[in-house]
Amino acid sequence: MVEITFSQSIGSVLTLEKRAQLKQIHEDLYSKKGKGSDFLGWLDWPSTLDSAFMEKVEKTATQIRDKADVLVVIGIGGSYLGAKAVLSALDPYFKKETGLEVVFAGHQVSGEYLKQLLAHLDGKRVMVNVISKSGKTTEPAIAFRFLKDYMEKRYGQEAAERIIVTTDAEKGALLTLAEENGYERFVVPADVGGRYSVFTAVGLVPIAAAGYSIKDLLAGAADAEKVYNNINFDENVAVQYAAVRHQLYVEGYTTEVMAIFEPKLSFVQEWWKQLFGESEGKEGKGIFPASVSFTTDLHSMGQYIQDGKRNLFETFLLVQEANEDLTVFEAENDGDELNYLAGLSLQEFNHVAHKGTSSAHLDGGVPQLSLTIPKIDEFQLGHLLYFYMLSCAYSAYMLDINPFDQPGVEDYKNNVFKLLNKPGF
Ligand SMILES: O=P(O)(O)OC[C@H]1O[C@](O)(CO)[C@@H](O)[C@@H]1O
Repeated sequence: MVEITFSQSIGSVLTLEKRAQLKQIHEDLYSKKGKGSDFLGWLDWPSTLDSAFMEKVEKTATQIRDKADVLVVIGIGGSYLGAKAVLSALDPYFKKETGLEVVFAGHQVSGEYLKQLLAHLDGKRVMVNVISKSGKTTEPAIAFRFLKDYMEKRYGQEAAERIIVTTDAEKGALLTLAEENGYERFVVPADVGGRYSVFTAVGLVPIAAAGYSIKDLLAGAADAEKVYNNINFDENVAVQYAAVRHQLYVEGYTTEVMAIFEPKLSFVQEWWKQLFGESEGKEGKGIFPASVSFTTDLHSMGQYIQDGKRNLFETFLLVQEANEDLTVFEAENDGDELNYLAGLSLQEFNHVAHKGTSSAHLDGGVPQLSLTIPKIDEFQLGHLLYFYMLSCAYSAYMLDINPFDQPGVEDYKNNVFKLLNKPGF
């Protein structure tokens, strides 16, 4: 469950007019009549998943763990960030001694990274999951060219049994490669866009392979699906989040800074930035999604947030209970002058830091929201990610924007293709 607070009152945002608009959006969304509604496959996905699909994912995950020390997950954008966000949130900070290592490739084009990654694979048993809905995105395609070559040289014919492809059911160069080579395949549903695909095989295969409970993740998402399909907006936190940020946008607050106090959530921030940035940033409209990690960034970006241009609002993503914690102990010699903190846990310190930061930034003219989740586990993450996806759809519809396309990203691609003399450009 996500709890929300707003520096003003939520009631003041949910005016009669706003409620009428939100009701219309609710109807359009659930009857699939709004803009881009052929991309609403994610909306009831968690509650309608069939058990055969789950069994296939679990079986593949077990095979990966049996056959590999390292899984290389190739993808970019929505074909990368969902799994990365969940794994970063659940993984321990420091490398596990045993168990599958999941590494990512194709999310940038660094020769140095790829070369070092290939070197890192030597001596370890490797499997590859290449993910691309379109099957033709350049960055993952380049990475896969190198990884495919590496796997074939190293494993010969067996390479085909160590490569798993997640792509569209009907089209794309990756599908052709998969068919030609007999790779195991998972489908990215045609009606689910990349940034809404974390609960499909795109996210589930790497997350399950890493040993996390995709059942719990999906149970969290299904819980959110049920809880937020609610026309009573006084109870519906996902709609409230969309309504508040829209209100702030109308008032001129055009940048949302998502602030965390738990660094494990930094890739949830990256996932959220793609979700909201690609969904809303169109037709000269949209809130710019930015992120900071506190208290680290209080010693850098904190200055700007406190005192810079007043077009930003801040959304804290807070975790009530830490999975592990330490308590400051009393030192015999109070040389560091910290004995006044004795008995305080570091999580409690962060809660206090949040309060202090929040009131300082409020004084500095930064409106504030906070979203609190009880703890970080598969269930809560599933719930949170679905919460954001639904909220994002409401938010984009409030701007009268199609949340599910991304026409703007083609421009840079076309320019690069022209510069590289790609045939047809
Ligand atoms: O899964 P694909 O087709 O490789 O796309 C990856 C990402 O690239 C984008 O299309 C942007 O270029 C995103 O919307 C998408 O998540």
